[in-house]
Amino acid sequence: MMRQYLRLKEEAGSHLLFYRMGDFYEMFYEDAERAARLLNLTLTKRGTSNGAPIPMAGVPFHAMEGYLARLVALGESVAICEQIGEPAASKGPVERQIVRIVTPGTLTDEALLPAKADRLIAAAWVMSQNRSKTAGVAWMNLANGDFAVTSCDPEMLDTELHRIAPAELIFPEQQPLSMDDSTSTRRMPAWHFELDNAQTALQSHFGVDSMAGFDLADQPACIGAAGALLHYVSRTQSQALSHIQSLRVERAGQYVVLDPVTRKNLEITQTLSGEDSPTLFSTLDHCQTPMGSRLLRYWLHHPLRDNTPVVERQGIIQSLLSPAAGSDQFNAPTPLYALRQTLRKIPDIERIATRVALRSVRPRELASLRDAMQVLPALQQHLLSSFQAHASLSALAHQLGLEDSLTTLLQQAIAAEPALMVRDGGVIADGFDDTLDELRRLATDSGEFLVALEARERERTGIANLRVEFNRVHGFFIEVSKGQTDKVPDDYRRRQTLKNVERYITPELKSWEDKVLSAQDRSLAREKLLYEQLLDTLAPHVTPLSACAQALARIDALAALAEHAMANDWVAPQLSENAAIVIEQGRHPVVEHSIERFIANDCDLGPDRRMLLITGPNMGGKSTYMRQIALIVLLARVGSFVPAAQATIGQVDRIFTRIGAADDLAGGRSTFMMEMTEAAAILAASTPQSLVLMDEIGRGTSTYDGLALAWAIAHRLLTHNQALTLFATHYFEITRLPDEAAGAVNVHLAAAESASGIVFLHEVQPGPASRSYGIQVAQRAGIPAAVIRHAGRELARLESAGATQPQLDLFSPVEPDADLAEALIAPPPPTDVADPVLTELHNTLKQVDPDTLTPREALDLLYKLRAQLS
Ligand SMILES: Nc1ncnc2c1ncn2[C@@H]1O[C@H](COP(=O)(O)OP(=O)(O)OP(=O)(O)O)[C@@H](O)[C@H]1O
Repeated sequence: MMRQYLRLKEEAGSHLLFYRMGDFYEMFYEDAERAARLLNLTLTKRGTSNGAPIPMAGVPFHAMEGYLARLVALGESVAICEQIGEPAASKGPVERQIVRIVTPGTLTDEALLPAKADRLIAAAWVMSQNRSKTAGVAWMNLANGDFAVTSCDPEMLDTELHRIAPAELIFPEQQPLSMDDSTSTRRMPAWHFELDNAQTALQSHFGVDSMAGFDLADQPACIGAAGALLHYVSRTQSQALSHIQSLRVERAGQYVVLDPVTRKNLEITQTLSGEDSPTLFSTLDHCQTPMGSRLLRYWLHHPLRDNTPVVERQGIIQSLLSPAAGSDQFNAPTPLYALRQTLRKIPDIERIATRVALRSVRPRELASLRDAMQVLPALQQHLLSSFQAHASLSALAHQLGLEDSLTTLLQQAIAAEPALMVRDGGVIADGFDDTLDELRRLATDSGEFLVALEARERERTGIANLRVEFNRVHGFFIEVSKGQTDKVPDDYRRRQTLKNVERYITPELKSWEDKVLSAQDRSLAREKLLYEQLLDTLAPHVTPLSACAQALARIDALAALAEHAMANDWVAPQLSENAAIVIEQGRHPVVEHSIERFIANDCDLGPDRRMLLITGPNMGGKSTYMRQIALIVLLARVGSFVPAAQATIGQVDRIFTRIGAADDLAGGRSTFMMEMTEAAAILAASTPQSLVLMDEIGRGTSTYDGLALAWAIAHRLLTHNQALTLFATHYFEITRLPDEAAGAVNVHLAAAESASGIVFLHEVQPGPASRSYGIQVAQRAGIPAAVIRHAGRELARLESAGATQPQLDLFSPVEPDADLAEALIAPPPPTDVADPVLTELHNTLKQVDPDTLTPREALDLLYKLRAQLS
């Protein structure tokens, strides 16, 4: 057996091998040790190898899915090896085979997949050609059959991989590549990626002689990545990947580019602290089906550059919000409400279709598909008649039409409430197959026979309370109470002895039992066969089912956006071809829900107003304002309505953000280094069509260095890159930029001081802020009063020493002057030491640290000073 195990383990390579033995999947050697550690299993031993015991750990087969889910979540892959041969028929170990490999990126089981997110697998290959390098990326969503490729500059590979966000990434040995921990990586021999091999793999899968029809002629890097990916994924599945029917080519420039930092900063699907909510996605996800949620998540990460598809989505949302003329608008439910209620009844048809293709669909999934198909015609009718007509909405409605024969087949074939697994029986409906019906009757209709047998045996033996019974463990038996056993005839064979009764079997009962049990076995086998045949019949329906699922996902995602727009007073933005962002009364789509009174603000960026220099107190709302503009732009490019009274959003090629500061300790970069790396990327790549968010650049270093850098970066963005820029800063000096370069405008977040402290108005007003309020904000944050007083005195000293305006370092001339620097470190002005009384007072005071005095000590000191004067 161990020889067989080692052969299979070699085949499994670095994947953990689940080796089926009876009711367990066992692991041996390092696999056992690794799995025991990861899954907290007991490590036992079985036999020895070279005198040393062989470590073993196992999981029960019925609990396999739970363990698999845990391993996959930890980035592990598992090769599952089943017994293929009949144990009774085989000499030596039963024949076994690896039937599939479960890896983080190739999941299709319902239990292992997250409902509202896709699990993709990708392959990346950087190819050198004619002295230049191109990166090819291919990715596949095995759960819905999507297979796509794109190519990019190797410098953009990281950004592209973050956009695609695969759960698993394969790449050639020797190619350097780093991904964050959420992606499990696997290296493959480089020859898998080589053009000839890759092309052969693709051509044989798609059954074509050349790749000409795939628009990939000029993209060898894409072919390499796609071929290697297909090869890898095919190996993991026991079935042909028949649902992977095409290869989509994504061309650069289709989407608004969001680099990894920006995706993070905008909290699209994950908060900065790594939570799932509150994010843009969690706020908007009113989808009723998992398919809709997944599509919405995808859309939010893929804002579109071309206006046409964006306008189309907007149009459908508008139509969903506009009941058809003649429909009753005053009585609830609205057509949108009714639509969403119906969508709620639809299961995950997208994944069911895939599992039909992979022949792993469960009976209950087919039952839920059958039930959904009865709802679809009414849903289609509702879409066509209850909303204002829109060509694209009608097209989606028509995509929902499935053949009646499919509905009829499922209705006739699948039991009303089928068992979980085919092996349990009770899956195929009565009346679907005569043979099965007959076997079932034989297996279950033993009632009459048993009643007759009982009567006969009572008569024959004279035992009045003799009973014929059945239980799952012992099968059929005749039960006689202990006091009557002397009347039992010779042909009774004892089956079981209990405290008060004996149980027997007779030849007649035994042959009945054999017949019934064999009927049960045969009926189960028949069901299995019928189920397999049903899967064959369903195979041609996979493509229309997938198309129907795609339409449902779109309808659901757009209905969710419509619902959110209606409930929160969002409007359809105008889309223009120019680079411009004009927003009236804009709000932050997520923060507006967490604040009772969110203050709306305008934004006007365009060819003549390329940069807003945003000043204002800490906590004034600068970051919120900048993020809300970026999110409104993103929503507009996704096709959603936006949180504003009115908005015009033009062409945007990229959104960049340089917000906040976090050390990249793992990457070995300090806060300041991170800040500058991000700024360098922005200066290198932003264009007049880019939206750039810069929050407090330069604050990670000394005041003058920071100020100088911030000034130069802002100047460069304005005059060279000409990007549409939101530049928040605490360096008030930078508010002079509009005097030097056209296109920059000052705005500030207003605050007012009241008797009880600072009041944030959160209102964006023209012009620069007049002061910083840092100490007031610190006071509100709970800094001890003594420290605040101390800071106040320091501030007054600095101001009087260095400048006529407040916050001298910020309002000082651009050229940092020596006096100012001296003032920052100068000691207090000397006192008049000629007067001995004053000298004594001076000395006493010098020793005092007011911040450490209690009120009582301070009072005592005051008396002492008075006394010294008199
Ligand atoms: N428009 C608004 N209406 C109401 N409350 C707001 C608004 N904008 C921001 N806030 C509130 O003010 C808080 C601070 O906002 P934000 O972090 O944007 O300030 P900031 O000026 O960037 O501060 P800092 O300079 O310290 O980073 C937010 O947590 C939010 O609660």
